[in-house]
Amino acid sequence: MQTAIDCQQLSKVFGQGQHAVKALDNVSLGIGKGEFFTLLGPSGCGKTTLLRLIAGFESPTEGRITLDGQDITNLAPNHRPINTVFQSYALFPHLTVAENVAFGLKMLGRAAAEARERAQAMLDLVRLGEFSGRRVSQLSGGQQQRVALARALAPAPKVLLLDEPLSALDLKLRKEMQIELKRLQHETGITFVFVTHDQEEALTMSDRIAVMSAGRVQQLGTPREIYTRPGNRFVAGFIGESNFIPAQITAGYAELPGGGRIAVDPGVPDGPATLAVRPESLALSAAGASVPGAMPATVTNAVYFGTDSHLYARLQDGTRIVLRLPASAKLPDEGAAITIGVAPGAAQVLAAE
Ligand SMILES: Nc1ncnc2c1ncn2[C@@H]1O[C@H](COP(=O)(O)OP(=O)(O)OP(=O)(O)O)[C@@H](O)[C@H]1O
Repeated sequence: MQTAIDCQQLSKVFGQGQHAVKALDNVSLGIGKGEFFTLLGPSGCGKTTLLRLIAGFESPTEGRITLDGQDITNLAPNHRPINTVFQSYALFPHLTVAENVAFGLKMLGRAAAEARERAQAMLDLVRLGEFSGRRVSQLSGGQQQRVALARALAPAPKVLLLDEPLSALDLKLRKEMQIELKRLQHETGITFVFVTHDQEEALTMSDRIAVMSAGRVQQLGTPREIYTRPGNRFVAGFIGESNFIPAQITAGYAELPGGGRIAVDPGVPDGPATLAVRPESLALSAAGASVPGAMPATVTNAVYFGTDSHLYARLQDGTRIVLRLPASAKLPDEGAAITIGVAPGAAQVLAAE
C-alpha cells in the first residue's frame, strides 16, 4: 500500500508553563492511499488536534507531515489538496444547495459554468441531484450532511478529513450515512481520515484504525486485529468489552485463579500478567467440570436479553467476570457454583498492571 499521509513524530503543545497541555505526544503513523482510516479515542485524546494538523489549521510543535512524499508541514491549508467535513456542516443557509457546492470551486478560480457542472455531478454522487435549487435551510440534517460532503469532494481533494461528521444525526440516519460514506469513499477512491469516539462506527467502517488516548497512538491495526488482539488494557477496555484475569506465566503456560492453566504463546516471558478475554469467548460448565482453562466461580447475577444472556460471576480470587451466552443457554441461579472455561486461543496476554 502506498502512503498518502505520513505523520512523523508529531507533538502539539497548547499553552505555556503551568498551563501547557500536550495534546499530541510523539505520534507517528502512515495513512495509505485510498484507505478509510479512522482516528478513534475518548474525548480529549487528541484526535481533532491530529486532524487539524493534517488540514493545516494548526502547526505541530515538533515533527513533520508529508503527503505523497512531499513535506506539507508548513503549507497553508488552502494550498493542501486536502478538504475537511465538519460536524457542524458549515453551510451557507442563504445560498442554494448547488451554490453551496460550487462556492469552493469559484474560490479556487474555476469558471462559473465549469463550477456549476461539477457541483451538479457531486450532488448526483451524493444522491441529491434533484435538490440543487433548494435552500439549505429547507433540507433535513442528513441532506445537509450530504451537501457538506458534496462540497468537500467537489475540488477532488487527495485526502478528505471527516471530524465526527455523523454525530449530529439520529441513530437510524447515522447508520444510513455510514453506508453512504463507505460507498462514496469506494467510488471516489479518495483517502478518508475519519474521526470518531464511537467504537462500533470505527469497527464497521474502517480499513484501519488508530486507537488514541492521552495524545498517543495506543494501537494501529485493522478492526479485526484491534478487536481480537488488543495490544494493551486501554484498547481491550475501550473497544468492546473485556474480562481482565490475573495470571502467572510459567514456561509457556498461564496459571489461572483457582489452579487451572492454559497454553500461551511460548514467547511470553515468565512472571505476572493479565489475560484479556472477550465475554463471548468464555464457556460455562458445571462446577467441578474438567474443561480447558477451568476457573471455579460463583454466579452473582444472570440477565436474559432476548438476543443473548449475560452471566456475571466471581472467581475464587474475587475477580469479576462477565460471560455472554447464547439466548438458548440455561442460566444458573444466583449463588450457584460453576466452572468457567477459557479456550487457549481466546486469551490475549497483556502486561500485568
Ligand atoms: N486551542 C487549544 N488550546 C488549548 N488546549 C487545547 C486546544 N485544542 C485542544 N486542546 C486540548 O488538547 C487536548 C486534545 O484535544 P482534542 O480536541 O484534540 O481532543 P479530541 O480527542 O478531538 O476530543 P473531542 O472528541 O472531545 O473533540 C485536550 O486536552 C484539549 O483540551
